[in-house]
Amino acid sequence: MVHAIVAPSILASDFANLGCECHNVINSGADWLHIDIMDGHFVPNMSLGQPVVESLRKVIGKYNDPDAKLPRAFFDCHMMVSEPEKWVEDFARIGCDQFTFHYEATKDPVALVELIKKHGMKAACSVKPGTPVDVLYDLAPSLDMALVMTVEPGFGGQKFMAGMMSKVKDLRTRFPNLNIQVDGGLGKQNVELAAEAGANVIVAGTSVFRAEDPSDVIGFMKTAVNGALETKGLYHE
Ligand SMILES: O=C(CO)[C@@H](O)[C@H](O)COP(=O)(O)O
Repeated sequence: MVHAIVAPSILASDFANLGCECHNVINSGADWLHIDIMDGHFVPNMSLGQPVVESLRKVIGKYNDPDAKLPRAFFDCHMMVSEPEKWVEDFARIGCDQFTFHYEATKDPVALVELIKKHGMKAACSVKPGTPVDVLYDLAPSLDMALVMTVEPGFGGQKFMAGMMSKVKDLRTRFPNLNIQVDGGLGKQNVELAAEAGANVIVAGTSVFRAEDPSDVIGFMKTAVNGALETKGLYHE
């Protein structure tokens, strides 16, 4: 059983004011922060690395720490990097809660999931638009989340690929209790499509960080996702 989770992608934030920007979306209802790590090799762009994530963790409490005096959030780190294995230890140390690697970036996804869990993080696996979803079937029972990319990874602000919804539907039918994330080009105009397909974790960069009222966008997304889950009999808080 799953529920709506909205994860604003900090790639669309004003990096000069990153801490304040993140506090603002958390106070507007964001559950997770989606942190895009790009190495300029797996994808044709660079974003930020562990020093920035470590600094951010100092101003954002752990999601499961009831005593935290700071706004709290789950750090959902999307590793768009070659050789993701190399970064598991570091990201665990700096406070990453979930480590999402790309299926296309590793030779041994099973071993990588084990390594991520051994380091106390949740494990997730992502597929690019050109990768068939069936590569995830065997792995899914050991995953905390599957990520179906709805743009080519590398840049924010791209157009949502509605054709990816067949992958989401397929996964939701096979794995009713799995967190299924969609990422790229999502906003109020297409979140219902993703929700109907069965996605419950919505990454939204531009549509949240550049919104006049982020709480309106986040609230709309949660209502759409939870409504669709209820219709399918899958909603659970
Ligand atoms: O991983 C990526 C891009 O590679 C995404 O997380 C984008 O950053 C989402 O941004 P918007 O499309 O919502 O602006």
